[in-house]
Amino acid sequence: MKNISMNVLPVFLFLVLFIIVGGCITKTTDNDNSGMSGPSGQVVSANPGTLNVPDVETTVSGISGPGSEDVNYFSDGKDFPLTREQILKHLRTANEVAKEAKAAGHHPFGAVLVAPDGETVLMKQGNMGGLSHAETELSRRASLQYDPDYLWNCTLVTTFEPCAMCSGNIYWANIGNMAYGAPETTLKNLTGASKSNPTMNLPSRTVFAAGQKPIRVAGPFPELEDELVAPHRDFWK
Ligand SMILES: Nc1ccnc(=O)[nH]1
Repeated sequence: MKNISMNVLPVFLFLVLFIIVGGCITKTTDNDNSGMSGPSGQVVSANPGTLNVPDVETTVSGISGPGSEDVNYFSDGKDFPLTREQILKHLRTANEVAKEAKAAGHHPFGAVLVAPDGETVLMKQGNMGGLSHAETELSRRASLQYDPDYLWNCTLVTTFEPCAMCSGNIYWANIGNMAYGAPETTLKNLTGASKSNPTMNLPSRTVFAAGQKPIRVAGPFPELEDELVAPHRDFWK
């Protein structure tokens, strides 16, 4: 009898240990899971540092997104209110505004607001400072002067792709169409990490796609890139 209990005891102790350790591991895993859940039990991002923006191609209805290889992307096809020729003409006007801004001691950026007829230039605006980008100033002025429903049928035409701040202002001003000449990536190559203009890399289409209305975008227009880049060549040194 004594021999049997001596043989069974280690097995019994091992089983008890096994159950206790197993219970602890299960509990730790439960805690991890509850840490991943929001208050209502929704699973929250496991990596809060990741920017979670929707895929442009699948979220902007009726407008297919550009591939990085498709540098001559023109979103309109049928819907954009301006023809390619009209956009090129207004881009050249915007570039004249950019040169005037430069002559006045500001950054060489320019933008114009085009009426729904595709021809009439309602406003012109050059850059006025580090936070006073041409497109932000134009959007703010336009929203003070025009009805949002009217602005939805207008087009903001700008020399360089608007940054995230400017895209946000265009969105909140309810300007429904935007055309740009050169991409933000080209600007980033020109400015580098310039203190007065540390260019971002966040496509305006991506900013718009995170919103709730389908702002139409046309650009870039590589045939104008040299003209648009010219005022910048000697500027960001
Ligand atoms: N697209 C722009 C970039 C920086 N500044 C501006 O005024 N515009």
